[in-house]
Amino acid sequence: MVKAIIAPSILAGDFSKLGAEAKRVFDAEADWIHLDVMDGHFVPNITMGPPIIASLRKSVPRDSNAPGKFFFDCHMMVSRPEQWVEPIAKAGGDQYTFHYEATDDPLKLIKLIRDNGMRAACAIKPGTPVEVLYPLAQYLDMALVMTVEPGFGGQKFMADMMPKVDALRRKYPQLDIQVDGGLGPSTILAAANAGANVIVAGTSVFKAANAEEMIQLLRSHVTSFLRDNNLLTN
Ligand SMILES: O=C(CO)[C@@H](O)[C@H](O)COP(=O)(O)O
Ligand SMILES: [Fe+2]
Repeated sequence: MVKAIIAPSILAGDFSKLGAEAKRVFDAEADWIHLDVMDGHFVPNITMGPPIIASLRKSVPRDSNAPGKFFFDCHMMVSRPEQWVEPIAKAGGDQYTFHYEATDDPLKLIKLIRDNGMRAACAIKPGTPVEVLYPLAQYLDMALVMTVEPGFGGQKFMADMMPKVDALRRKYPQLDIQVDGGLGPSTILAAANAGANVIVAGTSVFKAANAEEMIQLLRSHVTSFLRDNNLLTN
């Protein structure tokens, strides 16, 4: 099932009040919240880990009447991603995105993630060719094409990553395809028209004067592309 999913990255939020920031964007109709976990080793920055995610989950508890609401999309920019699967699941993660570059056995890792009750996703850095995802795609819930070098928010969108998104969309019409880094009003059209349906937006949503309008704008471009190409399911 492919639909537009807008996932604000809380990295651009106010870390002194993460719970309130998550609620603010969910109230503004964000579909997911994107949690950037960085270990200071795979990337040159340190952000948050399982204890913070567990606290955040207490602020926005799962709703048993509405499965999938308050979805935690965990982008794991870590070395040895295998070691964090169980802690992230226990902390309340709904999806675990590992980096292809960080593991020797992506298929085993996908199984571990699924066995821990989460959706499994694989990310590729800008220098990694899209072809590495082809043998994994049938086992993945989502592929993430990075549109910046991972490590920091607020960077410039790399439009030259769009051929990767386009290639994935042509081969896998039903796969969730995420783009992450530099997405906002001036770049959403390129991403949507290449076939991305899951949009991470940190700075553009959290720093917007009106987060709800920004989320709607991002969503409208994705939905138009999916509809025009008969890819939309609901
Ligand atoms: O994973 C990352 C950066 O490594 C991203 O999720 C960024 O945090 C997105 O922030 P913006 O570029 O949208 O401000
Ligand atoms: Fe991210």
